[in-house]
This record gives sequence, C-alpha cells and structure tokens, in this order.
Amino acid sequence: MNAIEALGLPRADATAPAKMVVEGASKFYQARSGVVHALDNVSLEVREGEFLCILGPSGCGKSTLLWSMAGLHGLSAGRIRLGQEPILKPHPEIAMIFQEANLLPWRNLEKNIELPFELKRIPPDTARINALLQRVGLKGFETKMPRELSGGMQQRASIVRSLAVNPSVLLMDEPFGALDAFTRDEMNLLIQEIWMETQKTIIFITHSIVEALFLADRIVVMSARPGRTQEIVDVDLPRPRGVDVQSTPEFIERVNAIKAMIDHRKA
Ligand SMILES: Nc1ncnc2c1ncn2[C@@H]1O[C@H](COP(=O)(O)OP(=O)(O)OP(=O)(O)O)[C@@H](O)[C@H]1O
Repeated sequence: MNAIEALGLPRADATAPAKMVVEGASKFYQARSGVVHALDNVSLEVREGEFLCILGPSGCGKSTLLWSMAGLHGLSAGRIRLGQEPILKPHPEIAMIFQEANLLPWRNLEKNIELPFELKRIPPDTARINALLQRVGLKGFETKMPRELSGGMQQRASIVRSLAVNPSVLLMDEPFGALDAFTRDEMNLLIQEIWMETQKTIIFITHSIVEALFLADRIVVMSARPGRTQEIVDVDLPRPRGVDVQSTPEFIERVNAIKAMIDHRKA
C-alpha cells in the first residue's frame, strides 16, 4: 500500500449507493440582455467512488451544474444532496478544482496548499500534504512561487491543495482544458491513478469526448442550452487505462458513437 492508499477511502463498486444526487435542477440567470435559461430539469445520481464525466457543448450549463453541486450558487428549482444532506452552501466534504489553478501569486507553493487549513483555522496536515506532494511529483518545490511553476505543475499543486483536506467528493471544472496536449495526457493519467488509489467520488467536466472516455466510469452527455441530461453512457474499458487505449478500435468506436449522439441531437 502506498502513502496515498493509506490516506484514502476503500474502493467502491458499480452498485455503490448514491453519493450525490441532483433532482430536477433548473437555473435561470438574469442577464442584461434578458433571462438566460441555463439548466433545465437535470436529474442525476453520482455513485460513491465513481468517476463521472459531464460532457457537453459550450454554454450548455455544465459549470452552472457543477457550481451548484459545490454549493457556490443556488438553483432556480430543484435540489442537490450529498447523501441525505441538502447542499445549499460550500461543504467541507466537497472540493472544487477549476481550469485555472488559482494559486495566490504572492504565496509560495507550500503556503498556497496550507490556505484551506488557515481558512478553517486548523493546523495543516503536514503528513498528508507531504505524501500528496510526493505523489504528484512536487516534493522539493514547496518554496517555489507560482510564477516559477509550469501550468501542469500549478494544476498539480491545486490538486494537492484540494485533496489535503481529504474531501470525499472532488468537482473538477475542465481542469486540464488550458494545458497543452502532452501535459493534458500526463494529468489525465495522474488523476486516474489518484482516483484509483483514493477512490474519491469525482465529477469532471470536459468538452473532450476522448478525455471523457479515457477517464469516466459513466459519461453524462448534456444537450445544448438549456442544458438537459441527453444520454448517460457506461464506459466499460478496463483500468488502469493507458494513453495508447485511445488509438484502439474499441475506443475509436465509442468516440464515434458519442459524436453521432451529439450530431444526431443537433440535426
Ligand atoms: N452569472 C451569469 N449571468 C448570466 N448568464 C450566465 C451566468 N453564468 C452563466 N451564464 C450563462 O448560462 C449559460 C450556461 O453557462 P455555463 O458556464 O454553465 O455553461 P458551460 O457549459 O459550462 O460552458 P463552457 O463549456 O463554455 O464553460 C451560458 O449561456 C452562460 O452565458
């Protein structure tokens, strides 16, 4: 057992109970140009320990849904639960990772990672932080400032910052969308490994069919705005998945099936 396994939760299976539940989520924004209907009656259940990807065209309400699941803003209708607990504001069990690493530029890496502990007024869990830094390859970089780190390293640091407080749910909003293709592959492999070791429940937003198929147990395909749950696709590819799986006929067949689903929807 490695250091992260020792810190993590036991693995869950596909019949695991619902960890998070979205029931009839709708959202209207009041914009200057009028009312924007962003989400329309979205319902879904996320299983404990599942890697769920949410895939959909730009503007279909993916971030709106994820931000609501994080308790960062309210819905116009519907409910979100963590187990039986309604999510109406940020919850200590739920962490969020954004496309930008959002490190504070005036703090070094260590001080950035310790920030959530400072905000909670509790001492940092240095054993856990060190194990995580080691795991993502950032041990030895603690005193570096964010500007001294590459985009991939910054995003690794933001993963450490989120996991350091040991949430059970990780919400990821296009976390690797701003990275070059090579770094993105590396980060996809890393997040798959971390998920397999810790068995967190991960809900991951992406525009990329390939990224969703590579990472997910299930993919929620959303329709164009107002966002609705169009299809839920089971991904039965064996794990761990290597990048080379992406060029296999089975993978390409699944990419084409999802493309057809999306193209069919546009027609
Ligand atoms: N605060 C806001 N006020 C008004 N409209 C908003 C607000 N936030 C989002 N919207 C609109 O709601 C719709 C859904 O936005 P959202 O960011 O949730 O979509 P998305 O699928 O995550 O998009 P992308 O993939 O481009 O990030 C868009 O039309 C967006 O312009």
